[in-house]
Amino acid sequence: MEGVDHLADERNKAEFNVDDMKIIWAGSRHAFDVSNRISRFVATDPVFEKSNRALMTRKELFKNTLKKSVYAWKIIKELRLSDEEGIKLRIFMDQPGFLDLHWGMFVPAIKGQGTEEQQQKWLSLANKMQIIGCYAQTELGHGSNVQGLETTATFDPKTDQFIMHSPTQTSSKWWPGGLGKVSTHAVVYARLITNGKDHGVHGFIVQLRSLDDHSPLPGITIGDIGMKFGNGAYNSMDNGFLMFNQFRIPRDQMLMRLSKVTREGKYIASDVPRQLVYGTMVSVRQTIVSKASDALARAVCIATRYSAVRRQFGSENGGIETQVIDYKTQQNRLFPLLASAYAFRFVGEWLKWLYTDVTQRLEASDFVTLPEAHACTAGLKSMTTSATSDGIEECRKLCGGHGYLWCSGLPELFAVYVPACTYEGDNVVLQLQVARFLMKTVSQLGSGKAPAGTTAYMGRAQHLLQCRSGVQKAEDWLNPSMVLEAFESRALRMAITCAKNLSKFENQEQGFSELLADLVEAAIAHCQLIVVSKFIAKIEGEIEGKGVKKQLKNLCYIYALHLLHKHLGDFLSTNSVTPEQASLASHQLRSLYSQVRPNAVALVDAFDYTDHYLGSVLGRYDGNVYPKLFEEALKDPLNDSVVPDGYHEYIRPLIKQNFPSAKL
Ligand SMILES: CCCCCCCC/C=C\CCCC(=O)SCCNC(=O)CCNC(=O)[C@H](O)C(C)(C)COP(=O)(O)OP(=O)(O)OC[C@H]1O[C@@H](n2cnc3c(N)ncnc32)[C@H](O)[C@@H]1OP(=O)(O)O
Ligand SMILES: Cc1cc2nc3c(=O)[nH]c(=O)nc-3n(C[C@H](O)[C@H](O)[C@H](O)COP(=O)(O)OP(=O)(O)OC[C@H]3O[C@@H](n4cnc5c(N)ncnc54)[C@H](O)[C@@H]3O)c2cc1C
Repeated sequence: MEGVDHLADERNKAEFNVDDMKIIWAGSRHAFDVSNRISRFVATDPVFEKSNRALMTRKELFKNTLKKSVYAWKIIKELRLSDEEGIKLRIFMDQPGFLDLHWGMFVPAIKGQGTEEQQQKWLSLANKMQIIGCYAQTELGHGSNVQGLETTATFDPKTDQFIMHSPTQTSSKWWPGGLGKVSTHAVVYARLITNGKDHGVHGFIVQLRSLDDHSPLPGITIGDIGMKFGNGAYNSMDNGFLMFNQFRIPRDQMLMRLSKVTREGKYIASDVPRQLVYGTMVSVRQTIVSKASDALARAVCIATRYSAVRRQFGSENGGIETQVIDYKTQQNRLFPLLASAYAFRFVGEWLKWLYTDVTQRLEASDFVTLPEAHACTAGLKSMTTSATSDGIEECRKLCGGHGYLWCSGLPELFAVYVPACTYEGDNVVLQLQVARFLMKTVSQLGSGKAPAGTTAYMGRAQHLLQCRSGVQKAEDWLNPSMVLEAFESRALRMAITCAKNLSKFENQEQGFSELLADLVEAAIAHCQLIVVSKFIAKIEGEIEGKGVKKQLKNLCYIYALHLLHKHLGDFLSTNSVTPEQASLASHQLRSLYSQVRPNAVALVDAFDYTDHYLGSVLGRYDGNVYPKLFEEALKDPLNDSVVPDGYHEYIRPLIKQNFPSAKL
């Protein structure tokens, strides 16, 4: 029934103030106001309609993305939206496109690696979108191994230019978003060569296309790499390839904040760490963590509302059937994902703080926290995107058969989201960076250098290696220090076991290669500890709103205890908990699920997503699922006619067995 809230009973059960939780989720009242206003603006503007995109051809989808992107930019300019509002507009537009890479990577790369002069020149053009840029690092042959890139930028002192060249097929740039059809410029990563010497990978601003007719400049071959996973989905983006044939750019287009090439061709490295050339990736990895909470929250919102609407079995004497959300199995799969969405939100907030802090320190030439910032952004990007991709797929299954329908919103969400496990660093490769950082930290224990930040717990190694968990009853698992100690001792013991096993090898690199799988496990344990500890810090801080803190506490312990359950092998093999304590944790989890159950729908309402953004018949705010599923089905082009195209050609001859005679 139109206009009826089918989830009203669920909403009435809530034991907390949803409006207060909305502020906590958004981060502040101001952030909530911006999100709320912009999401509703996008939802009501017909240009941002997106329900039809799965049926578009690639060309139509691409053109539709151009239309939306340019319209979004027009709105940003005409309404003089702030940066924050502009970012929200792009998020709620919900269609990957060139704007993401222009604002998300091209502009930050110039800001981070360009001199002030270069910033003045290029950012004034980029900020007005008089040039459109992308981030061209990955090549056909190398993505993870950035030091293995093959594109060269050779300095020619005669002309004061760099010659950009792709010496092999594998050196073709391959994947950059926005490159294929739109970008006029790129920050290109290439090996810098001066006087015959290779100085490794550096960034260069390169014009790719004419600003008059958009044709590729002579010496440049460029195009789109082709269809990707799923219908619609990430195919709105023109990921591209690019080859240079002795293409020349002026010397001042090398990004020279970190190192320089003089007019004479002398290479001058500054005294800052060379890894700052990877700075744009660190900044984007940080934003990807917050985006993980957003994507997971969308899937969980759909699965939770639908689980409350959907009924199966359990009817007695023809009475009403059981809501599937009341099955403990459904709760055991769904509520940890709900808790994870909140957990990633809070760790994302903390990571933003860490990133801002390291950026300020770098500006003051303090590089001490750079390794920790790299390890945290890499590890948390990896952990949260893997969990989110798996979580979206789990939400699809939680919605049964209807979850597989395009109009559930879940297939497209998965298809758009899953490459996050690969882009901005393959998730395994990134965890190995964390593992290196942990092994270094362990090797320095006892050297007088106390571990700090997220590895501070390693400074209590003596205690954490010997302690036995004090949990004696199920309620002890609601004690933050007992939960933290279990996670700390597990993470530390796994790291120390890896370090001990490494020390058995004469050659450390060979040992590292042999132990890769264990090292990744240790890195994940460390990252999970970070997320748990930041969630605990959140619930121990000041939280306003009726009943809000209680709900967050429940979610925090669900998050921690479900991880304990999932990785029980780690906890038991490191003696961080006993089998009896593990079973008390399962008992406590069941009790927490019962407490979350009446609040579940309200907890997803707190995400404040519009039906437009969710894009899901199953996740509709009003829960009016069945009539809308019919409406969607009837919109399918196959239903335009009752008798389908092809009937006379194929079906009728088959039924009548009236084929033209076959020839062999
Ligand atoms: C709302 C706006 C949002 C915008 C978001 C837009 C999203 C758009 C969607 C998609 C865009 C996708 C874009 C891309 O994918 S761009 C390409 C990304 N590519 C990668 O991520 C490559 C991954 N590889 C690497 O990062 C590195 O090569 C490496 C795996 C880290 C290894 O590097 P390298 O071989 O040089 O390093 P070593 O292992 O030898 O380590 C040397 C030391 O350096 C330290 N290190 C490495 N990286 C960093 C860093 N980034 N910062 C600081 N330090 C770093 C490393 O730990 C070693 O330290 P040590 O002390 O041990 O010597
Ligand atoms: C949708 C999308 C958008 C992208 N956008 C951009 C962009 O805008 N700009 C850009 O420059 N790039 C972009 N990329 C490229 C992306 O950054 C790379 O694909 C990514 O960094 C992974 O590198 P790769 O493809 O070389 O994977 P590979 O490194 O070839 O990985 C293949 C397998 O090998 C494993 N592996 C690799 N190295 C190791 C190791 N040392 N130890 C153990 N296992 C290892 C990996 O775990 C993985 O299982 C994009 C990619 C995608 C999918």
